[in-house]
Amino acid sequence: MRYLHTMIRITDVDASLEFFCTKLGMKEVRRIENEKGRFTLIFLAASHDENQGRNESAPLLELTYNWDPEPYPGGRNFGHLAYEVDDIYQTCQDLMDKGVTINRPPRDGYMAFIKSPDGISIELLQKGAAREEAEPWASMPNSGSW
Ligand SMILES: C[C@@H](O)C(=O)SC[C@H](NC(=O)CC[C@H](N)C(=O)O)C(=O)NCC(=O)O
Ligand code: NI
Repeated sequence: MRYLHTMIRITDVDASLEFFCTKLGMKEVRRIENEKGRFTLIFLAASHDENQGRNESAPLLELTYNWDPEPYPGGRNFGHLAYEVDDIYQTCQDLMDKGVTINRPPRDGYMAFIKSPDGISIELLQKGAAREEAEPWASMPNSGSW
C-alpha cells in the first residue's frame, strides 16, 4: 500500500493557493472541476529540487473546495500536515517576510508551526540535525496556539 495524499477542505481557493503555493512553495499538479458534485479538487506537490524534478512518488495534498459554503467544525482529532525543510530559520524568515504568522517559532532549531487560511496546522521540521540555537528565534514567543 502506498500513501497517496491527505485531503483538507478549504473555503477560499485563492487564499489557499496563495498560502500553499506562493508562500510555502508547493506546486499545483492536478485540478478536477466536478460540475455535478459542485466541487473542485486541487492536488499540490511539496516543493522539489529544481534539478531533480518532482518526486512522483511523494504524497500530495488534496484541497477540496465545495462551491456551496458549508461549516467545517474543526476537531482536535486532526493534528497537522508536516513538511521537512532544508533550513528552518530561513524558511520561517521567508514566511514572516510574506506575512505568515509563525505560531510556534523554531526556538530549538528544529520545529516550527504555522496555520493555513482555514486554520490547518502545518508543522515544519528541520532536515537532519537541529540548527544551532540562534536569535531572534531562541527568544521568540509563541503566537497563539497551533
Ligand atoms: C479524487 C480522490 O482523491 C478523492 O478524494 S474524491 C473523494 C470524494 N470527494 C468529494 O466528493 C469532494 C466533495 C465532497 N462534498 C467533500 O467535501 O468531500 C469523497 O468521497 N469525499 C468524501 C470524503 O469524506 O472525503
Ligand atoms: Ni482523495
